[in-house]
Amino acid sequence: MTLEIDSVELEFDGKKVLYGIYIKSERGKVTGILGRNGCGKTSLLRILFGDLQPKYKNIRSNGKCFPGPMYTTGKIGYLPQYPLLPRHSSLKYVFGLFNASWEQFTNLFESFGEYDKSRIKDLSSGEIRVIEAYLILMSNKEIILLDEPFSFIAPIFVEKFKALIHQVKKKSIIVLTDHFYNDILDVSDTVYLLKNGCSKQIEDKKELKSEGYIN
Ligand SMILES: Nc1ncnc2c1ncn2[C@@H]1O[C@H](COP(=O)(O)OP(=O)(O)OP(=O)(O)O)[C@@H](O)[C@H]1O
Repeated sequence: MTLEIDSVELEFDGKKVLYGIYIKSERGKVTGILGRNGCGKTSLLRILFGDLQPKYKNIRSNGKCFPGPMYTTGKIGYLPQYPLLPRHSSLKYVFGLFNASWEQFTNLFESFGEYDKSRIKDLSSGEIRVIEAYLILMSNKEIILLDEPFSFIAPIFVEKFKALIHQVKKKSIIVLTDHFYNDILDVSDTVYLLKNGCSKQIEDKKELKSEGYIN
């Protein structure tokens, strides 16, 4: 299964944000997106998800054009940057909502076992982020988009997520972005850098340097 996007034209208030984009993602390979603040990473994920409509875009799934919003298919999961879960709901309730196993989760993230009877509002923002990222990643969707899954998360949990991503990529297309570029390079099979409205496939850290993304 493949997912491709090109011919994107996105502008806000007359300012062109994205216009030279080609991204190809496929099952079995994680696609990482890097870029400076404001270069359009979130916008690109939202265009793929379908809740941001640019002037033009061409999205193809398995080579076939997909003009409508992808989220209407129910086959795509999206971890946004903003909080996703209702604060007053119990953890058990949200796990039920996502059809996820609380036992499986606490087997992997043992320290969460004490939150057996807690509500979302009882957790720290980082702990909530762990739960949100887990629920989207394990949602069994054909396509999974993750916007900054590693931010706000302790290194020990980041390593667990990287192992999970490695498993999930066997059955889902995964596209993710983060400012933790070492983690993105580590977990991704294909990396694109967004710069000046365009995407460029990146082979290694050296190229990130020559593109001025890192020092
Ligand atoms: N709803 C909006 N209205 C106006 N401008 C917007 C809107 N959403 C995004 N932008 C602008 O579009 C550009 C790209 O924003 P986007 O959030 O996609 O960047 P990003 O690469 O995800 O940034 P960051 O790494 O800081 O999260 C920015 O200049 C931003 O100010």
